[in-house]
Amino acid sequence: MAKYGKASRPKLLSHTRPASIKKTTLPSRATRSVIRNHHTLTKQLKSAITRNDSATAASLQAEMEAKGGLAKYQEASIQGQSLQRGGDSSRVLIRWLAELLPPELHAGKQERKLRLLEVGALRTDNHCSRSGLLSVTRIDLHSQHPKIQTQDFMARPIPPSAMLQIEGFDIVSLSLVVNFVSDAVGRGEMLKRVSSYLRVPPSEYEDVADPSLPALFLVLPAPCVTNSRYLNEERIESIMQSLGYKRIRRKISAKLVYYLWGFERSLKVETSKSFRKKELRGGASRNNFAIVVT
Ligand SMILES: C[S@@+](CC[C@H](N)C(=O)[O-])C[C@H]1O[C@@H](n2cnc3c(N)ncnc32)[C@H](O)[C@@H]1O
Repeated sequence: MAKYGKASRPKLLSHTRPASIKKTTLPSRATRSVIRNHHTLTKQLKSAITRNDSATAASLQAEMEAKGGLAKYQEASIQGQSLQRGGDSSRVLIRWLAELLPPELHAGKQERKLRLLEVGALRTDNHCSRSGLLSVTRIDLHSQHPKIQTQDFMARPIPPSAMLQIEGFDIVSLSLVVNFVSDAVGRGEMLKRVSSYLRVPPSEYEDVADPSLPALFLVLPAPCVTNSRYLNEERIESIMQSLGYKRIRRKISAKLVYYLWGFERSLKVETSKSFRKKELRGGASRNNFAIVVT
């Protein structure tokens, strides 16, 4: 049974980064405000586009640009990853891999490194990049580094299944990316897409095969699960199960919830079950974060 930690009091979605900080370029309250503002404007923009309200869409776009757009948002997110603010989330992934993998793999004696696709990569010096265990492919909607490819994960070519033994990733990381997607259906689509890139066993090192791989490393702001009207632990577990995943690890901090979901093709429900937006908890203090799978 997973430990649910001490985050018993509902937290606002905006309060999602470790707070302790001494001296950085922007105070953590300011970085949170940039992140929160960007999410709100993205959501409003999406809604204006959906209802064909081009005047509002143009004005929202102008407002976003004036506020520094995605680049400013990413800068704030990078600062949120600083050591003083708790470090980057891939530290948790590396710790889990050290616990889970057979010694042959994490002692660096493996034939090849494990392949990680980091979606929403902001840095090339984070924990997963520094680990000798992983070979990291990094993508982001807006790259700020030559080693990060500018690419929309939702438009990344899907390798033919015959190639997944060679080209498949052992791990896909979606750290604070699913909550970046402004609509619930889009979030479901993103989760559905992940398994198209995951390695198909048997692998090159099947002699030291690990049952926890291939896997999805998923990080969300904790309130998305602890204080949402439409999502709770049971719901996310059901969604992930229907997509073929079982939970290997879970950790919750005051701000973030981390998961490692192991993927088993045989568990995937072929005609994937749908999960609509359904109120699971009432109360005025809830947020509206939802994941819809159609
Ligand atoms: C809050 S940042 C998260 C950064 C980092 N992974 C972390 O854990 O702090 C979200 C990033 O996800 C990227 N992103 C969102 N949707 C994406 C997509 N469909 N494809 C690639 N990157 C995406 C955004 O461009 C943004 O830089």
